[in-house]
Amino acid sequence: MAYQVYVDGQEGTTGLRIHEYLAQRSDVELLRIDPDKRKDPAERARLLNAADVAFLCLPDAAAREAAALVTNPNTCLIDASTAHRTSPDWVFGLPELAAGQRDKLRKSKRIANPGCHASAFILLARPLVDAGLLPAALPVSATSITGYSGGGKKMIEQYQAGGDDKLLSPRPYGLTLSHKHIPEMMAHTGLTAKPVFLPIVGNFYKGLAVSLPLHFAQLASGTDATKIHAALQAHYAGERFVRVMPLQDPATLESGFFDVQGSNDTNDVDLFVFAHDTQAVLIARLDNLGKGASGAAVQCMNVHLGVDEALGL
Ligand SMILES: NC(=O)C1=CN([C@@H]2O[C@H](COP(=O)(O)OP(=O)(O)OC[C@H]3O[C@@H](n4cnc5c(N)ncnc54)[C@H](OP(=O)(O)O)[C@@H]3O)[C@@H](O)[C@H]2O)C=CC1
Ligand SMILES: CC(=O)N[C@@H](CCC(=O)OP(=O)(O)O)C(=O)O
Repeated sequence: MAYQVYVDGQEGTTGLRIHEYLAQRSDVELLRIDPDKRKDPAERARLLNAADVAFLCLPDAAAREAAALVTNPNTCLIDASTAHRTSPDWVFGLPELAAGQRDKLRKSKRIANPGCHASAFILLARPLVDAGLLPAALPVSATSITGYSGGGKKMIEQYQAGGDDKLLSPRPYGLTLSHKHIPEMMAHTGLTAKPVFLPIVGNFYKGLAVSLPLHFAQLASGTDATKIHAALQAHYAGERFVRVMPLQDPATLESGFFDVQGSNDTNDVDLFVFAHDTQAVLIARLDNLGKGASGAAVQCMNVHLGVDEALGL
């Protein structure tokens, strides 16, 4: 029998993309809400409780409300929002995080998927903390360049309406230095000092790259680019969706420039190490609607159900 799957927030950017991934699958039957009732709590509760797997593609408050509507112990919730990412009752939806994460995802009925910026940052930093190269107490800084679809329907409409010259150039934001992904970046890397995190949204639909600059003098004694690269390779050996690119491979640069959109339309995260003398810049690149959101959610469903992790991706 096919798995019953419901997407709460089916008309949103992340929800629509999950529907696209699942539409072709014969092992999944999609439960759809009547569009007129898509914000009706009683109808949402009926479908959430009828589902084997329900994706929450909603603003944080609505995701919390949806979680409270579930009484069926068999319903597995996979939440794309920020609501539950550091909650001890939810498992973080990043299978590649550490050994044992897939086992936790298989056993849990509550999965909180990472934010798009956070996925990229955590996948760079966690292996270095685990390997003892990046001291957990080091205050690091990171920037992220992202396409505007990361801002959901409202931001997409704003950019696609045209006519506003201010949207033509890249726009740094999060300048209160308290972006909502910082708690999960710390919780799932083990970093104890709050990072300075600067996201920048650009006039392109999708694609995201987080840069993490490092001075070797601030890292464990003897750390260099080769050791950093080797630690990433060891951590992600055998992973299908995390690719560690050759150490400062010039083929990844076009005339000296990095292509932020180069992982689009995949569920991949590509990790790069560029180094010179005593410094390095690490970059993680992904499709914010793929591994940054909807692809990651489908991957977690696959892990939870025990089917091929790459099914439909
Ligand atoms: N876009 C991205 O790259 C990523 C997004 N996320 C997160 O995923 C979640 C969804 O994001 P995204 O798809 O981009 O957002 P969108 O704004 O595109 O979609 C959200 C959808 O939820 C609907 N909605 C709002 N309130 C309710 C409610 N009470 N009941 C039912 N439906 C409701 C909205 O309805 P209406 O159409 O009427 O507005 C909308 O269709 C968010 O928490 C976001 O932060 C996570 C990772 C990346
Ligand atoms: C361009 C843009 O606004 N991007 C969003 C992140 C999108 C994302 O990862 O979603 P969550 O809200 O689920 O964390 C932001 O920086 O807030």
